[in-house]
Amino acid sequence: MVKICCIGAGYVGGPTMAVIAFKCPAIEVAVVDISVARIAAWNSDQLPIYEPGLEDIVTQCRGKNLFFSTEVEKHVSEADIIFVSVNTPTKTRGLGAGKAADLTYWESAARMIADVSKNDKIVVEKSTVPVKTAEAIEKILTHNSNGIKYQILSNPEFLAEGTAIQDLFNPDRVLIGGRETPGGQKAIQTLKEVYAHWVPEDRIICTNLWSAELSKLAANAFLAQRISSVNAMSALCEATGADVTQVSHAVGKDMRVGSKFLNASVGFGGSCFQKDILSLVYICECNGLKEVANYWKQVIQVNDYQKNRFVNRVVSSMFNTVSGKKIAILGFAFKKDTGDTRETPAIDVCKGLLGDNANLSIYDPQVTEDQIRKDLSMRKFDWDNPIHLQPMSPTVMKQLNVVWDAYAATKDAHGLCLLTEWDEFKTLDFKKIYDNMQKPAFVFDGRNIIDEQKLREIGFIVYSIGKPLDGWLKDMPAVA
Ligand SMILES: NC(=O)c1ccc[n+]([C@@H]2O[C@H](COP(=O)([O-])OP(=O)(O)OC[C@H]3O[C@@H](n4cnc5c(N)ncnc54)[C@H](O)[C@@H]3O)[C@@H](O)[C@H]2O)c1
Ligand SMILES: O=c1ccn([C@@H]2O[C@H](COP(=O)(O)OP(=O)(O)O[C@H]3O[C@H](CO)[C@@H](O)[C@H](O)[C@H]3O)[C@@H](O)[C@H]2O)c(=O)[nH]1
Repeated sequence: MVKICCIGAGYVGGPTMAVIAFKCPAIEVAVVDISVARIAAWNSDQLPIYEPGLEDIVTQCRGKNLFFSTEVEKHVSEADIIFVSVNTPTKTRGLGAGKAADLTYWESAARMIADVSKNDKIVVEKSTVPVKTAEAIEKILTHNSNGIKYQILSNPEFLAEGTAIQDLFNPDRVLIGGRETPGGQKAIQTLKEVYAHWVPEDRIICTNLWSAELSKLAANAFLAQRISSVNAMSALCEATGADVTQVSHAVGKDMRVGSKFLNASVGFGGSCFQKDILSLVYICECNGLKEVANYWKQVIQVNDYQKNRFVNRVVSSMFNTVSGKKIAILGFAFKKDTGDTRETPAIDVCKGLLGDNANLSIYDPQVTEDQIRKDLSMRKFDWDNPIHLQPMSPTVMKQLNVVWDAYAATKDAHGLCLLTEWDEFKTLDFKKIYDNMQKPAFVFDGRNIIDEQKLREIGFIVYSIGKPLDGWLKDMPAVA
């Protein structure tokens, strides 16, 4: 029986390995992690991450050919194929701080593999890493090898959260990069056979190592660039009376552009886009490609601009101050169908409003109060370290109230910000909400999910990203 071990039981390691176990009953899969709490959760009825369809697969395979364990060394030493899916955060100090990927966790995993291995191994980079990382990993492994042979493969993951299981079941492509040597090609073939259990052969792309590593960073940069492009247009729409939804529909109808990923928003979030573009920028700079680095940097700058612009709209519409006013925040996760809050735009918006002394009442169907408090007190980039290294959540933050219902959040509020596109927000009883709010009552839709005309008829003053401005907002100081 082929044995697979995955180091890192996070958003990638957990779902990816669950799907491999589900699709390949003859393969034994062990997912290991240094976080005792995370492994305990994977072994319980309350999985550590919320992902539609995941629980079903895990319960079908767990204890049969899928195991979650903290016995990292044991499972690594027994495995034929080792996936490494640990955090690769942005460096917070030293050379490249604020941009470069921090490979501390990757390096410690590689050293541990070298220490405990007793037979030849295929080591697969599942984490997103800078191009050329495989070379460094190879050096660590071979310098400590005791005669054991390692083949390093790059097999980046393209799943998106909220649709992870769907994406893993039916991927646009699986990418495998390896050395162009007989040993490298054989390793590629071995991994290809795993995926071939359910992925059609023409969707499995095999490349050299560096192309695979770079393709992951490039794919995220291209996707994020589309969002920043449409968000940049949203500001111009507000200034001119154009409607960003109509513009992106018209642009996306061109088959060469395509309609996906053109939804204007309060800004993109998530653990990957910003981190991976910063890493790409750093790699370009290290290679002396200043113009290329500056091009990609703009994608992040426009995203920051979009989040700031949203906060400014809220404050300026409400008579230039939100001090002491209750503002309801509906949605805190970085997108719907996930409880993940890493780099969510809600953090920037909430911090901006708290900075102007607002009282926030927050509701998200999947995010806990503890997580929200932690997020609003954490330093930039601290979130992307293993959980046990993250700061505890502070018990007091007086301006903050986390509730378990949209109606409670909006009761007596002066304004309401929609920050995640949860389906349940589309069917709220806005008449009831309006009746229970202070007047004038404001809605700021950061996801363009509400029918602004209907809300205006109820009596709300409405701001929707990139849509023609309400008469009220037009008279307020220009902020865009
Ligand atoms: N989240 C996504 O949607 C996504 C998608 C594609 C790629 N990626 C990439 O995959 C990697 C992992 O991302 P994630 O979201 O799963 O992160 P995560 O924080 O959810 O999971 C990483 C896990 O690795 C564990 N870990 C760290 N060092 C370890 C060690 N030495 N031994 C054992 N366990 C260790 C941590 O405790 C943590 O549980 C990152 O490089 C990320 O960029 C993420
Ligand atoms: O038209 C759009 C599409 C997305 N978003 C926002 O962009 C962010 C990222 O969304 P999405 O890409 O769907 O989720 P992620 O889970 O971050 O997935 C991205 O990042 C992963 C990690 O690298 C990759 O594997 C995926 O392919 C890539 O889509 C979220 O805040 C979305 O709300 C928009 O604002 N407008």
